[in-house]
Order: sequence, then C-alpha cells, then structure tokens
Amino acid sequence: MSSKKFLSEVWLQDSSYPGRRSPNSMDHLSLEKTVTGYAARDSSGFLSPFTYALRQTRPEDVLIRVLYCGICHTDIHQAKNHLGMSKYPMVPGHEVTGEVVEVGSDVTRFRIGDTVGAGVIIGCCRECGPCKSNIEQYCNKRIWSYNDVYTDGRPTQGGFSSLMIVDQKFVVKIPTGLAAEQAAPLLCAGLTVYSPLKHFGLMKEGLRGGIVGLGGVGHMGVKMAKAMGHHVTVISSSDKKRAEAIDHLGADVYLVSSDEASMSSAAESLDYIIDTVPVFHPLEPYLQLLKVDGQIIMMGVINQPLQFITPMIMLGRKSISGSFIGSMSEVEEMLEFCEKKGLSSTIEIVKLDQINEALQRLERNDVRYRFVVDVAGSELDA
Ligand SMILES: NC(=O)C1=CN([C@@H]2O[C@H](COP(=O)(O)OP(=O)(O)OC[C@H]3O[C@@H](n4cnc5c(N)ncnc54)[C@H](OP(=O)(O)O)[C@@H]3O)[C@@H](O)[C@H]2O)C=CC1
Ligand SMILES: O=C/C=C/c1ccc(O)c(O)c1
Ligand SMILES: [Zn+2]
Ligand SMILES: [Zn+2]
Repeated sequence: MSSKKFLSEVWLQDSSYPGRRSPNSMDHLSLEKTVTGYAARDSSGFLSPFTYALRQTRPEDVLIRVLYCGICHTDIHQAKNHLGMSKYPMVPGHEVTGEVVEVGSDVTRFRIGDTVGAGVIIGCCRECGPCKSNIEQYCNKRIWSYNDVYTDGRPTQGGFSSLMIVDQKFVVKIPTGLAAEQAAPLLCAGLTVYSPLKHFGLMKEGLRGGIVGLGGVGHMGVKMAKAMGHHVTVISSSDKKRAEAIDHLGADVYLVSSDEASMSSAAESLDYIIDTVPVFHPLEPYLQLLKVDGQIIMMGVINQPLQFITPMIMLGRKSISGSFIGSMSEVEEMLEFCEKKGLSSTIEIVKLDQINEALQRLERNDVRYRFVVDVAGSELDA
C-alpha cells in the first residue's frame, strides 16, 4: 500500500481488537479520538456543541473528515423525538460527504484522500435474508448512523461533527463529476427516490409521475423522474413554489392540493406518486390522481395512522407502498446516474453555528430545497 495505510500501526497496539496485544493492555484508551459535533440534548431539538470520543477503529473502518452534511427532515423527527425513541445527547446528520483521512488494514475500496459519502445506515447483520439479498437497509439489525448503538455498545453519532468512523461496506465513493456539497443530499434524499423508482420498475421513459411535497426528498424526486423521461406533476400545499418547480426543477404540471377543482381535473392521470409529506394528511385526494394499477409510495415518517376508504384503491387496483432509503449498491448506481445525467441537488449552504436557524426554517417549510452544512468550514475542533 503506498498510502499511509493507516491505523494499522495503532491497531497493532489496540488491546480491544482480538488477536492483537494483551487484553489487559490499556493502550487503546490513548488512541481514542475526541471530536466535537452539534448535539441535541432533549426534545426541544436545539443543537449545541458536544465533545465525545469516537469508537475504537477496526480493520474494515474508514475514518472520514466530514466536509458537508445535508439536513434531512428526519433529523428534526429524531432530534425532537417525534418517534418516541430518541436518546440524548444526539448528534444528527446522515447525508455526509467527506475526505478519507485514515483507513484500516483490511480496507480495500478506499484510500486516504478519497472523497466519500455515508448515509442513514452504517451497519447490518450480514446474515439475514435482506442482507444476503443486498437490501441491507431492510435488515432488522440495521445500525443507524446516529441515535443507535454500535456493536461495541457505544452510541452512534452522525455527520454534524468533524469526524466519523464508518465500516467500508457503508462508505461510497463520490464520483469525480459531483461536487461534495451537491452530493451530500443525494445520500439520503436522492437515494430515497431512486430506490423505489428502480425497484418498482418505474425507470421507464414516458411514465407520468407525481411528487407530493416539494422539499429535500421531493425536489430530488422531480429531478430524478425528469431525468428518467417522465412527465412530472408536483402536488404542493401552497402556490409558493409553482414558478421554481416549473422553471428551475423542470416539472410539467403544478397542483395545489387544496384546489379541489384542479385536483379533480387531474384525476386518474398518474402512474405513480411519491409522497414525501412529513405530517399526517389524508390520502384520498392523492389516490384519486392515480390511473388503474397506479401506486402511491409513502416516504414521509408519520407516526399517526393514515386513513382511506377501500374503494379508493379497489376501483382501480391501486396500491399503497412504502420504501426506506436504498441499498449500498443502489447508492453507487444512483450517484453514477446523477453524474451521467448532470443531476445535482439544489442547496443552501450554512455553517454549523447556523444549524438551529436552519432546522427552524426547514420545519416551517422555508428552504429551497436542502440545507447543507459546511462542516469542515465551521469552527469545531481547534
Ligand atoms: N422513507 C425514507 O427512506 C425517507 C424518509 N424521509 C422522510 O420524508 C419526509 C420528508 O423529508 P424531507 O424531504 O427531508 O422534508 P422537507 O421538510 O424538506 O420536505 C417536506 C415537504 O412536505 C411538504 N409539507 C406539507 N405539509 C408540511 C408540514 N406541515 N410541514 C412540513 N412540510 C410539509 C412541503 O412541501 P410543499 O411546500 O410542496 O407542500 C415540504 O417541503 C420526512 O418525514 C422524512 O423523515 C426522508 C428521507 C428518507
Ligand atoms: O431520512 C432517512 C430516514 C428515514 C426514516 C424512515 C423510517 C423511520 O422509522 C425512521 O426513523 C427514519
Ligand atoms: Zn434522510
Ligand atoms: Zn441483516
């Protein structure tokens, strides 16, 4: 290895790593890296600087200096405990691009200096059906990049931090044609729309698609669907984004969900709908937009039962499905697709000390279309 194949030297002294030195040695304590991130401390969701020790590195690990990290609505759900499972302190952030600064002795796919990405999932069991079928995002033992516990028992912490350690299986190379700041939102928002379009056989040209909720995930839905040759209808909660949706994102039709007349005139016009709304909403206005055999794919994390009457789906053989991010093989494919088609995200860059304002603006639907935190350009570790 020509690169400073990295941590192998320190790992040789690492007592916690099986087969290395005496299990009683305390050498590893001196090897822990201390980093600073921005953490939520309670369900107010307010983030403030937090210093913590990274987990011990292992031979398959990649140490990433975080350059950029997108802000996903899930970060709000988690920081504010919308799902009732949040643990604090919590450093959110799962749309991470960064630079490889060290690699473990068994890392084969990355070298120091590579620009890489990491997303929502950073671990899985590797043995179950989904893992063996390379859809590890559906592993019941998946490990989340934050608000979870790693295999060593330590809390996982996300990308609003100077460094992250990620197993190489969950690291992806960012193609040279994509800028690191533009690529960050692709690692969740981009993947989340690409995966179901591929899985449900919706990458064919000529389909008519609908995107409900023109936010971070939704705007990538419009861009991906247009790049796949679809006719795209945006269904938004207000008229505010009409001009941008048509002129900048390339949408073909823009509907306001409360405008019953326009919604009715679009009845049975869509092959599929991707619904990204993060709060409770009735499904029937959207179900009526689907053609026979059409499907609505639910993306928003909504911790409340949704309702519809069964004829809305029976009389048209319509389906309601869900999808969760995408697999590591899909993320590679999606990034290549974006590079080839010249697709990127539409972002507003902020520094870490503006993160609370950005979270508030995201929550009140005031961003076009994804905030990306310039983590490396923010003052963190001295
Ligand atoms: N399934 C999965 O794998 C993933 C799920 N998610 C989830 O998808 C949802 C959307 O995420 P993201 O795109 O980042 O969110 P954003 O906040 O960026 O976008 C959500 C959009 O929904 C619309 N909306 C309608 N009502 C509301 C409301 N009361 N509050 C906020 N937005 C509203 C808005 O669009 P408009 O102005 O057009 O009405 C808004 O832009 C979240 O629940 C998130 O957790 C995210 C990533 C992956
Ligand atoms: O943003 C990515 C994660 C989405 C997500 C989907 C479902 C769920 O229960 C979550 O906690 C997060
Ligand atoms: Zn996300
Ligand atoms: Zn598994």
